[in-house]
Amino acid sequence: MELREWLEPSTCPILSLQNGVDSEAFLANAFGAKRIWGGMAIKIGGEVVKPGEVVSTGIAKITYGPWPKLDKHQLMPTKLTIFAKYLALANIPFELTSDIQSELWKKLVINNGVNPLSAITGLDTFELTHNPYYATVVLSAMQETAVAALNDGVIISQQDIENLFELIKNFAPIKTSMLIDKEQGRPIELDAIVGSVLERSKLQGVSAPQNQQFWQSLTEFAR
Ligand SMILES: NC(=O)C1=CN([C@@H]2O[C@H](COP(=O)(O)OP(=O)(O)OC[C@H]3O[C@@H](n4cnc5c(N)ncnc54)[C@H](OP(=O)(O)O)[C@@H]3O)[C@@H](O)[C@H]2O)C=CC1
Ligand SMILES: CC(C)(CO)C(=O)C(=O)O
Repeated sequence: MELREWLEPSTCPILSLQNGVDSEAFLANAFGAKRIWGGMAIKIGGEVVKPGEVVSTGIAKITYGPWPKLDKHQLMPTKLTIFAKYLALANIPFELTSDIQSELWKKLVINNGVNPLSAITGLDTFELTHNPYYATVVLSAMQETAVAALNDGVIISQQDIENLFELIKNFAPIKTSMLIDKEQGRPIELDAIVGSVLERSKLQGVSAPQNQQFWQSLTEFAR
C-alpha cells in the first residue's frame, strides 16, 4: 500500500498481475471496485539475475478482464478493449476474458501445485512434474485448490486439473517465483498461494492436508 498516495487521486484503472486470487479484492477495497481489472501473467518464467538483467522463458502472455467477471448480458467495457490494442501494438501476447476470476483460480491451481513444493525441495517445475512421487504431491495440492475454488463459486473440473498439470509438465523447466524469492531472502508469497486455499477450505469445512504441510514447512520464509 506504499502506492496508495500516488494512486488515490487518479481515476485510471488498476491491473494487478500478481499471482493468487486475492489482490483484486484487496485493491478494490482500497480504491473502489470500479477501477479494478483482474489479470495475470501466464506461460512465463522470469528472474532478475542481476541488476538490470532479466532472464525470461515462455511467451509471457497477459490474461485480463473485468473483475470479478462480466455478467452474461454485459458488454465488454471499452477501456479494456482499448487496452487490448496497446498490448497488440507492443507485441505482448494477451487474452481478454469475460471470466478472469476463473482464470485466476486456474492459475492458482498451477501455482499451488508447484510453487511451495519447489521452494521446499529446490527443484524446478520439470523435475517436480516428472518425478512420480512429487507429481502425486503436485496433483494433491491442485485437487485441494480446486475444492477451495468452489467457495468463490468457481468450478474447476478433474479434466481442468489434468490439463493444468500437463500444461506445466510440458512447459520448459521453470524455477518458480517462490523458490527465487526464498533463495534471495525475500518474503515468499505464502498467503497468496497457500493461505488463500487454506482459508477457503476452512470456510467450506474441508481439510487441505497438503496445503497445511506446505504452510508449516514454509511459514518462516513468509515474513
Ligand atoms: N517470475 C515469474 O516468472 C512470475 C511471477 N509472477 C508473479 O508476478 C509478481 C511479481 O513477481 P516477479 O516479477 O517475479 O518479482 P520480482 O521480485 O522479480 O520483482 C518485483 C518487483 O517489484 C518491485 N517492488 C517490490 N516491492 C515494491 C514496493 N513496495 N514498491 C515498489 N516496487 C516494489 C521490486 O523492486 P526492487 O527490484 O527494487 O526490489 C521488483 O522490481 C508476483 O506476484 C509473482 O508471483 C507471475 C507469473 C510468473
Ligand atoms: C506458473 C509459474 C511457475 C510460472 O509461470 C509461476 O507463475 C511462478 O513461478 O510464480
